[in-house]
Amino acid sequence: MDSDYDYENKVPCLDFTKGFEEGSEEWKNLCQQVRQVSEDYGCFQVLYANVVPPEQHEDMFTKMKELYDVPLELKKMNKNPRPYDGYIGRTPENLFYESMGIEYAERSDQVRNFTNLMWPAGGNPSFCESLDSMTKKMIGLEHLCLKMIFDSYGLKKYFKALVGKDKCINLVHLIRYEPLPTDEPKLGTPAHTDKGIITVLNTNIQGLEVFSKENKWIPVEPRKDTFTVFIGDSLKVWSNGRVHLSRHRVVLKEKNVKYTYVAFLAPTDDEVVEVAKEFIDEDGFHRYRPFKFMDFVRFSIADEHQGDPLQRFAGIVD
Ligand SMILES: O=C(O)CCC(=O)C(=O)O
Ligand SMILES: [Fe+2]
Repeated sequence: MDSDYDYENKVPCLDFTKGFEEGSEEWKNLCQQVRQVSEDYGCFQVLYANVVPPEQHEDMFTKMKELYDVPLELKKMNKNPRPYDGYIGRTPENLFYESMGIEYAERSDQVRNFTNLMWPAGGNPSFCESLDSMTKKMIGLEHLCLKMIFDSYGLKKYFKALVGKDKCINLVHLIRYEPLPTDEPKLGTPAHTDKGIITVLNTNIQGLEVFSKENKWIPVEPRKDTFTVFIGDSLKVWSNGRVHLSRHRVVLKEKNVKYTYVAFLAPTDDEVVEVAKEFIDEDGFHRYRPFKFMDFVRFSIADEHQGDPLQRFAGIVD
């Protein structure tokens, strides 16, 4: 990344394609860069074509089309009591958005169960294989970014403490946006921040925008050699506000179908999200009170449009 990066108009892009060993000079350098963009920006792109080549992204978008071609009755079988994580169909409030979700997505049997539900006559082995491979690579990238952030603060021990078994859940959403009927742009996903720890996604056409510190909406360029990474609210709490949260939204501008696949790493429902003691200064100042993750998610569902649900839910005023 250039040091004179044009922060005002572009989301920063980091290069992960050069081989680097954990602990090497290149690793340490990259850890500092990941920390810098996390603190300054809360959103960045990662060149990752050595792990996920453009053809694999291409294949995933093709597979998503196949998925959304299944009959509506089958899509509705993708049920989940967690808000957002089952099938969401188009509604009068949002005529353009549809999503399906898979939880515990790191498990191949979960991906297979989802595939068998959508294609009850024999499943769809090729879809299953594509989704399973992509999911594992996205989770791998989430873990890599987190390790780098923790390492940059000299707090590697938090990787296991935060991301350990039973503390976190991997969720995958497969989103489809309806093509625009006219030239008039439409909101596909309203402005929000991701509530979990970290998010990794890719999308096939333009529309994703992030809100900059200069109060401008900046487009995220859709690319088949990168992933886009967002820092989540839970990581902001952990760092006592050190990392930045990037509000983002989708504004549809094209008469083409937009597909997005997203991996979210989030605390489990009852996990307590709290500030790490290493980020608390001598005055003992916590910017946020501890809370159960799902209580915050439920609060923010009603409150998101106000702008900063985290501050209103858990913020402590000095
Ligand atoms: O569809 C996109 O490009 C972004 C989706 C998103 O931000 C989300 O699902 O949290
Ligand atoms: Fe998001």
